[in-house]
Amino acid sequence: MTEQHYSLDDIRKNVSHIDNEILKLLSERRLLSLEVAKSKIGTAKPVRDQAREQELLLRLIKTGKTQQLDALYVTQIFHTIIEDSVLFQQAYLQKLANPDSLQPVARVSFLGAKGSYSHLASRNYFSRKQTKLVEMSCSTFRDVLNIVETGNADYGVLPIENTSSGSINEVYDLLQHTSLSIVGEITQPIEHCLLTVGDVDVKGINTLYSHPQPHQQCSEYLHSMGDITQEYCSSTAEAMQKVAELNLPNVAAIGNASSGKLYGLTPVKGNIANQQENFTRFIVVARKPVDVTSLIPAKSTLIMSTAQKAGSLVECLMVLRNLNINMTKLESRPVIGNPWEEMFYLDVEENLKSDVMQQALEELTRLTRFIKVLGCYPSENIKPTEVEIEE
Ligand SMILES: C=C(O[C@@H]1C=C(C(=O)O)C=C[C@H]1O)C(=O)O
Repeated sequence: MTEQHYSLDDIRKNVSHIDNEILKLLSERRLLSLEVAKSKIGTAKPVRDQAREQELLLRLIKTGKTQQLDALYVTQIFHTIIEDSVLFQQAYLQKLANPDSLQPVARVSFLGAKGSYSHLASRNYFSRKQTKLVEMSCSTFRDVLNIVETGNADYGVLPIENTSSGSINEVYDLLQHTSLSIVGEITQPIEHCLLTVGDVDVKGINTLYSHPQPHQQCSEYLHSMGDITQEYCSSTAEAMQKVAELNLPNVAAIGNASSGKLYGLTPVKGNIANQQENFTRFIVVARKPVDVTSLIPAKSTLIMSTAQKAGSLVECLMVLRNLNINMTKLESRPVIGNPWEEMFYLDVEENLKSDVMQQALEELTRLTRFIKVLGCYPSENIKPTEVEIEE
């Protein structure tokens, strides 16, 4: 019997057909997850059900094995699918809980021009929110807030902490005085590269443009480059623009590879951050606070200043401990104009409306000189459900 040979074109047509079928099925699955969300409203069941995820993953790994698909591959694909399903349900339920909040068109302000990390985070945050974005670039964090405060934008997206360089103090300080509320958060992977005009030799680079944050996050690699001049810009996007304009082989920008493409730049060296896992958490602010449905995990952010006596902060933290409230972040910042006085910022994994949180606020109000809730928002950090993969 002669073996039938197909042309490359024919084979690719078949692959494309299968890819389209996969997309159709993914879209159908997404719609089913909406039905699941609706049924959960009736039964008041939380969106996330890790026992169900565990059972589903184990079954798929087993079935995949019978079709020569390895366990890690199946697990990775379904972690992504489940994450989308959970976030899609959360976005749907949040929209129901806050009918006036998300308009069909939302004006969002962020730092930097197209391609800045804040711009990427803004797009990611709104990607499941079924709203059209009007993107408004700003050149300072102060402007990002101002434009929302004055009603010229609906949302502002601001970086708050990075896994390599830590807290972004300027943003914390601005939050002390804003009238805006935190309504959301998103964690964005930050993949820094050296970007140049054309494929130049890294050894010839002696001038680097970027925002101070990436300079800090890549300090170890920059140190290994020897004698280089570091030039600061107001955003990574401005740095990329500048490098493209200069058009010189000895000059590079630090930025994201896909954003570099927007400016015609080539990535000549990737993975240059001090920590391989480099992420930035961004907050989303708006003029009106949002309600978080009890079906999804919520976070609340508070600021407070304690009495200046021994043990004041400990007393406050004991309130959280006694009510079993998990604190995910504690930051302190000086109060401008009051030397040696500190303002504390706390993130807790609790819904503002919950009984324990209301009790905590009552007790904290008694123990502090000043306390303010900056916002309560859905936690969008979906940790994948782990499964034991047998060999
Ligand atoms: C769709 C559901 O909601 C969530 C998403 C799941 C999924 O996408 O398979 C599974 C469990 C839940 O965490 C569900 O509960 O069935």
